[in-house]
Amino acid sequence: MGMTAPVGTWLFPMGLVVMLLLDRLAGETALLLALAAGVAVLGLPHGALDPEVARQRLGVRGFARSAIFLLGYLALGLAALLPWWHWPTLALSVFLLYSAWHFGEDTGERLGVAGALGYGLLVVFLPLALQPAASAAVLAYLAPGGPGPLFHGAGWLCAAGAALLVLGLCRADRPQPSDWRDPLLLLLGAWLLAPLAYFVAYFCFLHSPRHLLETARALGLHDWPSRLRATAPATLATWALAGLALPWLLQQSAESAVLQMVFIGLAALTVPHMVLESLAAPRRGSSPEGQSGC
Ligand SMILES: CC1=C(/C=C/C(C)=C/C=C/C(C)=C/C=O)C(C)(C)CCC1
Ligand SMILES: [Fe+2]
Repeated sequence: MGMTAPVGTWLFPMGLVVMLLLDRLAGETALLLALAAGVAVLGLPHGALDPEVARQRLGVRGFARSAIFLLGYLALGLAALLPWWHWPTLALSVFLLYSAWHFGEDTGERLGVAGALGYGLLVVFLPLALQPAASAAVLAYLAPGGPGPLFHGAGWLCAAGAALLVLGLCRADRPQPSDWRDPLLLLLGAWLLAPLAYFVAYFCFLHSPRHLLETARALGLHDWPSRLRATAPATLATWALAGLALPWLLQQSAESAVLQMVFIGLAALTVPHMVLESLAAPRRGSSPEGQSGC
C-alpha cells in the first residue's frame, strides 16, 4: 500500500447521513436490525480476507497448514471470548483498548504510532464522552457489573486522543485530507447520532470497506468476483458460528442477544485478526519518514 488517498473516502459521509436519518426517523428496533445486518454484510467481510492474507503472506497452503491456521485462529477467538463470562467489566475495558489500537492502524501508515493511537482513541471514546447515558445503556448489556474506569475517563481519553492525533498530523509527511476530515466527522457523528448509529456509520461505511478494499488491493484481488470468492467462505462460516450461538443468546431479550452477538462476537474475532495482521504486515516505522513539522 502506497501513500495514495485512502479508498472509500465518500462512503463515510454518506453512511453518517443514512444513519442520521435512520436514527431520527426509525425506532430502536430498526437501529438494532441495521446494526446486525450492517455488521454481518458490510462489516464481517473485511476480516474474511484473513485466510487469503495467511495464504499469500505466510505461505499457509495445503491441508495441514490450512487446518493448523484455522484451529489456531479459532482457538485465539475462543480464548478472547472466555473472559466475558467471568470478568465482563475487565473484558470490556480491554476490548475498548485493543479496538482503539486496531481502528488507529487504519491511519498508522501516514500518521505514525502516536497519530494512529490518537485517532483510534477518538473513534472509540467520543461516543462514550459525548453521550454517556445512551452509551452506558448499551454497555450494560455487555458488562452488567458496570462499564469500568475507562468509561468514566472517556473525556480525558478523548483529550489525549486529540492531542496525539494533532501531533501525528503535524509530523506526517503527506497526510491525506481524510486524516483530519474523518476525525471531525466522527466528532459530529458522536455528537448527533445515537451511539449504535454512530458505530454502524463508522464500522460499516468507513473502517470495514476501507480495510477490505486496501487489503484486497494489496493481495492483488482487483475485481469484485475475485473479492467475493475470497471473502465468501469465511463470511459464511462466521454467520454459521453466530447461528450456533443464537439459541443460547435468545434465552435473553432480542435486544440483549443482538448486542452481545455483535460486540462480544467482534471482540472475539478481532483478536486473531490483529495477531494475523501483526504477523503478516511488512514492518512499519514508528513514524513516517521525512517529517514536515507543524
Ligand atoms: C460497544 C459500544 C461501542 C464500542 C464498540 C467497539 C469498541 C467495537 C469494536 C469493533 C472492532 C474492533 C471491530 C474490528 O474490526 C461504542 C461504539 C463506543 C458505543 C456503543 C457501544
Ligand atoms: Fe477491523
